[in-house]
Amino acid sequence: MPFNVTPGEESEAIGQEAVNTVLDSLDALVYVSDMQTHELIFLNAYGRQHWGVPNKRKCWEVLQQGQTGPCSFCTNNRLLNADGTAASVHIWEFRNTVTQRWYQCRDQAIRWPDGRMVRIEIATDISELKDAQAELKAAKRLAEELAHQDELTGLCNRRAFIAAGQRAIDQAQRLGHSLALIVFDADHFKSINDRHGHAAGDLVLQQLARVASDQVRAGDILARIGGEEFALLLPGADASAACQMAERLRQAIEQLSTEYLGVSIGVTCSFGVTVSDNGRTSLEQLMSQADRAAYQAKGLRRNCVELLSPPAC
Ligand SMILES: Nc1nc2c(ncn2[C@@H]2O[C@H](COP(=O)(O)OP(=O)(O)OP(=O)(O)O)[C@@H](O)[C@H]2O)c(=O)[nH]1
Repeated sequence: MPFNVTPGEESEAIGQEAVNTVLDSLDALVYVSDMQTHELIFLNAYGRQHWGVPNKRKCWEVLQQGQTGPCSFCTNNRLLNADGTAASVHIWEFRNTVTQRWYQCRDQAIRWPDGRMVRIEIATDISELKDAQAELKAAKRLAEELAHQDELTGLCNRRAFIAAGQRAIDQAQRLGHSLALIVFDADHFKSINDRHGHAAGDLVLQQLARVASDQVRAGDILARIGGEEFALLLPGADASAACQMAERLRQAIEQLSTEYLGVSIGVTCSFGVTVSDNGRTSLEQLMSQADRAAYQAKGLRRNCVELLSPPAC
């Protein structure tokens, strides 16, 4: 023991060293800054390793990038009560502008040994957790999309069509608007598969979906509701507008030629159209009536449009 150090002072020095050892061995940022001047008065080894030595600089100069003054997100005002006493701990998440990593920060106002109020922050790197959360969110979004999307064509699937159709019917009913449904079914599709193979059939269905998508307006609901069966719901359309749309689709599909292994494959569709003048017909009734109309079109000559009014309700 040096002559000029009393036993009390020696144990205090050892205590300080022990505290520093603990703080420097933490796998977390610990810093203390003056709440008035923002001077960074303590930074543990983790902090020095990632942000450098404070050298009497302010917290915003050391710990953030591009700051010319205190940070807009500084938490100091949350840490003190109106009477200047320490409020409760504030926990928040932040992506640091220097390391670009995410931290969970635990901020608290404490009284420093010299009497001034300081902020102590303990921040742990939660970047992996954030990445995992983002991946989970993306996977959930994809799963939700896939649950509503037809895998082959990217159109809405039957489930999504029914949900969207029900919403459209509710709205038409509320507003007393008309609403039309077109159901169309590829003609002699089995023979396309038989002649050219299932993969060629898949390609034809994809092209057919693309051509139909090109024709529809925003707000219309196009879906693949079965193997080679599609549906198009037209909110606000009357019988004449729906038949015109069906005819336009029929012609566009008739002109479609799918190239597969050097062979051009043509396809046509039979169209069934039905309309609810006031939105009071149920989706089920509309679908069954449009199916019936499409069936009639098949029975006639295929590659044509048939209109059937729904039963009066
Ligand atoms: N390639 C392919 N074929 C499919 C798919 N879904 C259904 N099909 C085929 O579509 C064909 C439908 O046959 P049918 O119901 O007899 O109807 P069609 O041959 O189109 O005859 P019509 O409807 O009477 O004009 C079947 O051969 C199914 O295997 C699919 O996702 N891909």
